[in-house]
Amino acid sequence: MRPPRSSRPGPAASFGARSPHAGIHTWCTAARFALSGLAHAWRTQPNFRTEVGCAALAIILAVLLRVPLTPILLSCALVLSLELVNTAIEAVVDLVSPEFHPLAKIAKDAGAGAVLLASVFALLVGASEFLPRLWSAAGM
Ligand SMILES: Nc1ncnc2c1ncn2[C@@H]1O[C@H](COP(=O)(O)OP(=O)(O)OP(=O)(O)O)[C@@H](O)[C@H]1O
Repeated sequence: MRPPRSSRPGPAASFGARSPHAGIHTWCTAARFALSGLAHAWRTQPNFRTEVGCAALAIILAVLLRVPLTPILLSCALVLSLELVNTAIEAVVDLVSPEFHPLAKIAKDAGAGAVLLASVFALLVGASEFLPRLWSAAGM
């Protein structure tokens, strides 16, 4: 039987809570796990790779056209983060419900819906920032 959650040692316990370097060590370990999650998404999710490419393009264009970076960066961060959350949802659903289940469908579809919604709004943000700049650059 699985032990109660509170009795399981957390990361701080494994690195020795009294060590002065425990905080940094814990942070580095957490960052390594996070990077491994990013690498997994990059390897297995074509949509994530496409979104990273679009984000890079948008950021480069924003710098070249002197468009305010903050809305572009926030939009990119939102889409990429939600894609990662969606990947996590898909993995958990596949783990707990390999067979068809209506609730599994809701979880996966809602995760995909979140990415779609963020992407549409990111496109609107991009259009509202870039189009006026492009029009004025073209002398229109
Ligand atoms: N276990 C399940 N039970 C019910 N419906 C499911 C289940 N698995 C997948 N589906 C349905 O099939 C759709 C596609 O599922 P799939 O696992 O292929 O997701 P995906 O979004 O294509 O992910 P990936 O990008 O990893 O291919 C889901 O959005 C959902 O509607």
